[in-house]
Amino acid sequence: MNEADPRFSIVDRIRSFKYAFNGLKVFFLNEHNGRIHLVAAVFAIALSIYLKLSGLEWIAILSVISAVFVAEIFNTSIEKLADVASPSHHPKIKMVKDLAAAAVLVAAFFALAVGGIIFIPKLFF
Ligand SMILES: Nc1ncnc2c1ncn2[C@@H]1O[C@H](COP(=O)(O)OP(=O)(O)OP(=O)(O)O)[C@@H](O)[C@H]1O
Repeated sequence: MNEADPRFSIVDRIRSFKYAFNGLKVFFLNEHNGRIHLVAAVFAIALSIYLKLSGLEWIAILSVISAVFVAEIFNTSIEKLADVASPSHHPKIKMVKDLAAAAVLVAAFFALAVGGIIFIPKLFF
């Protein structure tokens, strides 16, 4: 698309969606971490349905699931970019990749915490 073109184009918008859905396809089909997160998300949603969560509990669970997916998709994207920018070992690339991985770790940690707070009392007490 021409960046200077101010006209709204429904065709361009649809094309953007197509690229974004292709990104999701790549993430879930090619990336092991994508599949692991998908399985975990399906499990958490199934458990939430089974335990009949309240509206606010659903919002908390869906928010942390989405945070993990977003972090992992950005992490994967940054890894691919870094591999092209610097195929050989580089200390800055190590820092960039480790930071991106840290984002996933933080999101996953808080997802586990929120899941624990919501599910453990309903399952065991
Ligand atoms: N080009 C590089 N230069 C410096 N360090 C690198 C480089 N590539 C990878 N590393 C180091 O190795 C770690 C793992 O990198 P890699 O790209 O294999 O990610 P990964 O987490 O193993 O990938 P995946 O998420 O696909 O399992 C990085 O976090 C970084 O510390």
